[in-house]
Amino acid sequence: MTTIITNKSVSGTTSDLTVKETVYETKQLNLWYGRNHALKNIDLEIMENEVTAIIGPSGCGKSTYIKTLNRMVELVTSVKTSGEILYRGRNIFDQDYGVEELRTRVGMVFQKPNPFPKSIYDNVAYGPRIHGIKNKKILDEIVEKSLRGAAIWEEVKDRLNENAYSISGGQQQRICIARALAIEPDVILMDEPTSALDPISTLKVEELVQELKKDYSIIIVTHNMQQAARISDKTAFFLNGEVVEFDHTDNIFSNPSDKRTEDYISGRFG
Ligand SMILES: Nc1ncnc2c1ncn2[C@@H]1O[C@H](COP(=O)(O)OP(=O)(O)OP(=O)(O)O)[C@@H](O)[C@H]1O
Repeated sequence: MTTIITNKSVSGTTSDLTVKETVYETKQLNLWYGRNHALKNIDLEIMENEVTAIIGPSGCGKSTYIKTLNRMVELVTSVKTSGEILYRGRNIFDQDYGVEELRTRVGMVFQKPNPFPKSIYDNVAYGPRIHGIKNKKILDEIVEKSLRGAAIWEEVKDRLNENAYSISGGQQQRICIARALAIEPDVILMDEPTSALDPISTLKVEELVQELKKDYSIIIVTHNMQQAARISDKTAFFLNGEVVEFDHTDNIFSNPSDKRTEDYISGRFG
């Protein structure tokens, strides 16, 4: 589906026309870990160039949901799913859907920074090398572009050969974001990317997410409701494996339509 958004000027004439495509459409998705029914009839539509936040109390299925989007959840042997996830119109559960191809389009950043025990340069060049790029000049360009994209180039440009563990946690997380950008993804999944970071690093990553949505679609799991309110365009509130409410973030936080959403965002549980 395509949504056309027109930004009207004060006089009422259309000044800008943005066409947004649907990136992911989840239809009646169910997921079980053995007998634990962890996701129940999830319907969600995620648009490109938006930040979509997934919020909800511990154990409600947030991480499970975003790990279905790149089929990472299948690494757990007891997992069974039903329903559909269309990525750019194709069901990723189809037998002939190439999971490798999906993962080159959909990058992921985890809760704890997880750089490889390699140099900063080799971390970022890792994905492109796997995809067969050997030319040093091209790799240099990709590494610089990705580090700039992750707003960390200036901090590490003179330390590219140092081990990625020699920098701070907040810097490591931005290296992990650069590593995700280096494969030129379409979507970036972020599973509580700032929960292990100090406030200043958190702010940097939040600013970065705002910047990145110009070029990528971002789906971010967060426990931090202020963060969801600050940085996302749309928010999905999960509870006990269900989507209680999915709406523009402003509506979720100022005028939720479901009492359970209101109770959660006002801190009555969770
Ligand atoms: N690998 C797994 N094997 C079995 N059950 C799992 C596994 N991972 C998650 N679960 C279960 O699935 C449900 C949803 O868990 P999930 O981690 O998706 O929730 P969450 O909302 O991300 O929680 P949190 O905010 O605490 O990270 C929980 O009941 C959890 O125990």
